Amino acid sequence: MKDAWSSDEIRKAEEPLIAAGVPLMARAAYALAQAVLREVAARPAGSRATRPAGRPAPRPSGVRLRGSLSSDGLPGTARVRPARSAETRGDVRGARALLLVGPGNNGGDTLYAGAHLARRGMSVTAVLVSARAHEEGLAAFEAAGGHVQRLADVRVPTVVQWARASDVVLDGLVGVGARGALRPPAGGLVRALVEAREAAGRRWPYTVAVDIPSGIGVDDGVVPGPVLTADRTVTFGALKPGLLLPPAAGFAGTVELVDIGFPDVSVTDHWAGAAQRVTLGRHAMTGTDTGPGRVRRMEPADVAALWPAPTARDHKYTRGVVGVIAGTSTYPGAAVLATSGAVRAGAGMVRYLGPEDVGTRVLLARPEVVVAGGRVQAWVLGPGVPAYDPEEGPDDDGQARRVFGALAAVTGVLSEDVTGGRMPAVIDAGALTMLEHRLPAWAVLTPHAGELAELLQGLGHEADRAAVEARPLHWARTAHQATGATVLLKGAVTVVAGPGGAYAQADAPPWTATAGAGDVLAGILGTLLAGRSADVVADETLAARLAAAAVLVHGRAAARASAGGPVAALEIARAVPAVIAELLG
Ligand SMILES: NC(=O)C1=CN([C@@H]2O[C@H](COP(=O)(O)OP(=O)(O)OC[C@H]3O[C@@H](n4cnc5c(N)ncnc54)[C@H](O)[C@@H]3O)[C@@H](O)[C@H]2O)[C@@H](O)CC1
Ligand SMILES: Nc1ncnc2c1ncn2[C@@H]1O[C@H](COP(=O)(O)OP(=O)(O)O)[C@@H](O)[C@H]1O
Ligand SMILES: [K+]
Repeated sequence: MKDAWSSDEIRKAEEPLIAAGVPLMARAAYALAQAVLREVAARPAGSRATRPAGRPAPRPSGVRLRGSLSSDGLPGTARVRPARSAETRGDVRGARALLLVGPGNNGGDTLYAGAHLARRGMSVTAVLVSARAHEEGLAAFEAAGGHVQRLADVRVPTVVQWARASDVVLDGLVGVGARGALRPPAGGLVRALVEAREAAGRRWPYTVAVDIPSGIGVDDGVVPGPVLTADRTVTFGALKPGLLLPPAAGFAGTVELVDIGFPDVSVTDHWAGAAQRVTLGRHAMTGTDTGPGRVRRMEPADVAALWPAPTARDHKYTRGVVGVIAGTSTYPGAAVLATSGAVRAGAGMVRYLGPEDVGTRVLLARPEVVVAGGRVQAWVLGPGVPAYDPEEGPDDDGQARRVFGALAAVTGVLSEDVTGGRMPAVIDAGALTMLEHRLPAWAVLTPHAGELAELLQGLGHEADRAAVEARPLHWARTAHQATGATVLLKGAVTVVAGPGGAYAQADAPPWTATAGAGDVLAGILGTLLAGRSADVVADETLAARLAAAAVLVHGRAAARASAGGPVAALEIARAVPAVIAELLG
């Protein structure tokens, strides 16, 4: 599990360590410098923006150079914690780094890191955007031979030019102390750099964000103004929610977590996308003790621990029966896709309820499906069912009536009549327009941004699709609080909000954005809810975890089916068994 801490939690974790004299900033700066050195050393010398050996570095005009190369000014670097903290080897002499330095400790990290780079022979220029800068950091930087410029003394286009001529740019404008969009002059500088980066394409220098890409919402992942996209973010102590959440996560590049000694974080490792694992300490597998602002990301091992794998004592009914009410004669495909997702995810049995002709098509695709009513342990409601308009009434082969009946069972209103007990449900597409009662957490709403906007508008909120996409976590949480249900908001990064906290899953390739992919997800989640039906009703936090698990499996199945190319929704369902086998193996 990747576990992102809110900025308040970060501060609380730092306080006792700072009081005890633990050199947090020195550790952070050392690890940051190592990340930069690794990257620069790995580049062929010919590709660097270096001058020919032996020639002095051309310096921006007005640069002051003070101190001697031998001075240190960094206490405690020998005790740096990251496991891979051995000095990075390789010749980096003459390579150029440009530091964008803000007024706070984020700028301090950057200046100390710049001192390391300068001592290794790099030509390092720091642009101070504010009249204030971290004093000791600045002194150490200058003592190591770094060049200092104040933004007030130069023109923004000049700084952009320096950036273009650099091998590495370090974004140390703001960290967890950031509030809102970057203000001038930092905002103007970053806007100009963003434009230059877009124009430069691949010729832009390697960009490293210090702790976070400056300008993102640390705790909520919003992007309220200009942000320089990083190739790598080196983050300290713990992940921050903005590094996992959309849309900010898209600016972070590869995220590297550095252990600077927070007591809760027992082991850290470097990770890149979904390729490598991070193990965080006692919060790793607990599931329910998320702090108020925590955001987490499931990993394969977490999903394996949740998956209702059958034992020798099981039979089809103990494994969970999924009831699917999906599709109409006009939109039969969703019924095939949702039932296929459920079957492929390993349901004990899948029942289909709907018009006869659609049932026939379902059977042609999946002869395992039972096209008849009966007991179920979880519902999948709404894929391919049109939105319900109370003024016009249903026009849908009776599917709306069936959905209303099943929803009553989910909320417990008609439980004995309809199915014999409260039960979890996936509520998707058309069923999202049929909600009349407050829902339990074991009801999982699965809207995309447009559908969530409509739901929110129905609840009296002014939110259109663009607003939801700009603040996915906020609106998913709002919908959870307003309806009581667990909310799974689909997208490139899918956000889940429920009583146990929030999850942000980024498992699927962009090819997954194809019609019907969401229907398959609904089926997979239905199987998970059915397999753990009693647990989900007993533990109000479980539905969110199962929802995140379904998203991971769906995303990995999409990646497997895609293999880098286009993917059809039914192929995602087809790839699910192999993904589950791999997770459980
Ligand atoms: N406290 C510590 O001992 C440690 C702090 N660390 C670093 O320190 C950072 C936090 O430092 P600070 O609390 O000093 O805060 P930051 O350096 O993140 O930012 C605060 C400064 O930025 C300005 N600012 C805030 N929002 C702004 C905006 N939208 N536009 C322009 N300027 C804005 C504030 O006025 C303030 O001067 C972390 O992100 C991390 O990089 C690390 O060195 C680890 C140890
Ligand atoms: N850019 C993207 N990258 C990865 N996955 C995406 C992207 N956009 C959408 N998805 C995923 O594709 C699926 C689309 O579902 P949905 O919008 O409900 O389509 P449908 O209703 O046609 O099935 C969801 O699982 C969503 O998370
Ligand atoms: K930063």
